[in-house]
Amino acid sequence: MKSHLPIRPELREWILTTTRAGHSVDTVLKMMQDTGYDPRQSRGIVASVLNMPISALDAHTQPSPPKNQGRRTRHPEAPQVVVNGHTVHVGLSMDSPALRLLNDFLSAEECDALIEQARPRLQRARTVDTSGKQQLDARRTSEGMFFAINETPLIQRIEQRIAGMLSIPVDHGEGLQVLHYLPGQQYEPHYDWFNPDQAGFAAITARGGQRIASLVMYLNTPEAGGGTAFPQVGLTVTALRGAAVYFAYDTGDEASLHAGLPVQQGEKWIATKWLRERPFQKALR
Ligand SMILES: O=C(O)CCC(=O)C(=O)O
Ligand SMILES: [Fe+2]
Repeated sequence: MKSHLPIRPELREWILTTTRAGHSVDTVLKMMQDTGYDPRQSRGIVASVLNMPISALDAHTQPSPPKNQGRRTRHPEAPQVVVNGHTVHVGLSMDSPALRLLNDFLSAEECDALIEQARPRLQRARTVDTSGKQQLDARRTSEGMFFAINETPLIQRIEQRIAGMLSIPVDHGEGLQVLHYLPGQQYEPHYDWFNPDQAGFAAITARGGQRIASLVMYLNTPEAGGGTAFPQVGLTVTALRGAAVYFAYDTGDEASLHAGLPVQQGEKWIATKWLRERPFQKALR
């Protein structure tokens, strides 16, 4: 079906720039649907602007998930993703677990500013217990703090970058957490998703549903140690300032087991963003 509606020049320009920047047709269609375009109409428009038959477009389009299913992140595609003028390089892609190594996710200035904004507010890091309450945990010996969503212009910029890169609204994110590890401190192997068989699962997921993906951003480069290990697949990601590791687990993938390895020398600073399948934040818009 051809679109009979005139296509606004700004929309035409946006479709061309977005696809030239490396985003897939599927992503463009999803973004249009998110801003209110009817799926059939947007397919007609995109096919016309890119001068391709609608049938060719079908090959790029994944079926939309059933309505009651929560949202999933879009895995960044190599070689790079451009979000709000910032280029993120995809340095490694893995299928199981779904994982991407993202170089240049944060600039050196952004890393330093995040550390300075977090430093005065650090407290011993906590984990979530079975009733949904935060608790001290011997498995996690670092110090940490949470930023509120949108708390500062810097936090807002980073949250928008994450949302754009992963094609998920900002309100699906938990507040950005900053963690600080000293020599000997670590985060023992764990899953970021919540176990449905665990008592308290309903309480933990009452708001926002299950976690679906994590982004761990490295704010400095420890002198030795401190990488993020994925023991099921024998992978260790080096903690390098400005880089990030993204991994998705679609409400529970055992291959996503991971650990913050002990820092051997120097210190380690990270910022973590956990994403939920449903909106976790209230009154964001
Ligand atoms: O410290 C790390 O490298 C991993 C951190 C982590 O697993 C988390 O914050 O959930
Ligand atoms: Fe984790």
